[in-house]
Amino acid sequence: MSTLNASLSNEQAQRDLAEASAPAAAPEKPAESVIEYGKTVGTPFSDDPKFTLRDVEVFYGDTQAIKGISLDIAKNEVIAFIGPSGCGKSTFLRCLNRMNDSIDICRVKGQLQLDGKDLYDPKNDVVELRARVGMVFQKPNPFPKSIYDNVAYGPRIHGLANRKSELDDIVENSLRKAGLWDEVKDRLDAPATGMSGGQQQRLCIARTIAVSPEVVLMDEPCSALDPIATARVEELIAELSQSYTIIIVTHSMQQAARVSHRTAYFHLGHLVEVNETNKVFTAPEHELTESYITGRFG
Ligand SMILES: Nc1ncnc2c1ncn2[C@@H]1O[C@H](COP(=O)(O)OP(=O)(O)OP(=O)(O)O)[C@@H](O)[C@H]1O
Repeated sequence: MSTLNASLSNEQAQRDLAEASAPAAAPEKPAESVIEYGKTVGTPFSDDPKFTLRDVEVFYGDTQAIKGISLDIAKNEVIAFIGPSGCGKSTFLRCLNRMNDSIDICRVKGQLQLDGKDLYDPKNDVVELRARVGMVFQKPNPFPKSIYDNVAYGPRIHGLANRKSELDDIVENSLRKAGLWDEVKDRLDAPATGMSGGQQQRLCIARTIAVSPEVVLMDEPCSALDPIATARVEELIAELSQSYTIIIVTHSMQQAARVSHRTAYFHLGHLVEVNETNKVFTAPEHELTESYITGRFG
């Protein structure tokens, strides 16, 4: 396993270096001239959607960050959101568990459904929604508590365990699923902040899955991790995809190619293309996708 990790990391380090040093020439035409508002090429829809998203627009004050996006996200798929900085990936991701609600100037319009029900129904309990649609952030953010209490926190507030033994089982299972149990089983009472960055991120994943979510949103979950910890989290995404719908924002095209079934390419707030990941990286349909993946901008 460690040899595999090391070679994955090496390969990734070399690719990231090549990506970083690729020439960044401007695209030939202004991007807006080749984007049609509300139109996405490829396969944005699904017969078995978990999320049904139609004509979604997001505004920060008067500035429109998301421009008429329609997309289905299928049950148990891993979909990657890619695109240049500031194109709206995180904004769109945060619509899916209403994290944008906490930003005063942010307004979300359009139809957003989870299992056919309106996500933005004012009657919805947002705390309950965020247990169903969990989130892992860019920077590992464990609570200043013990390893055990970090994982037990969600199940406690959602009343998922009646007895200490039930809570112990949830904590152990979540840490096992996050691939962390063997590393921490003898120090569950130690502070989480004493773990390595990669362990902290896997702890945050364990904390998210401890409340049995249906969907896990990941916003650049590996950007603060070294290549070995990144490879470990990517292996974990592959394992978790058996049970959860996973939506991952990433700046690494190699990561999108390694972990996702479909890839969605965003540009200036538009969703330009969605296709099978392999197609996006070998035969993209839209000229902007092609420019981005060949390093002409981004
Ligand atoms: N809290 C906010 N208030 C005002 N504008 C915001 C806020 N968050 C994001 N924006 C703006 O919305 C647009 C989309 O930003 P967003 O962070 O969603 O893009 P992104 O594709 O995730 O970028 P990056 O890859 O750099 O993280 C940008 O123009 C950004 O400046």
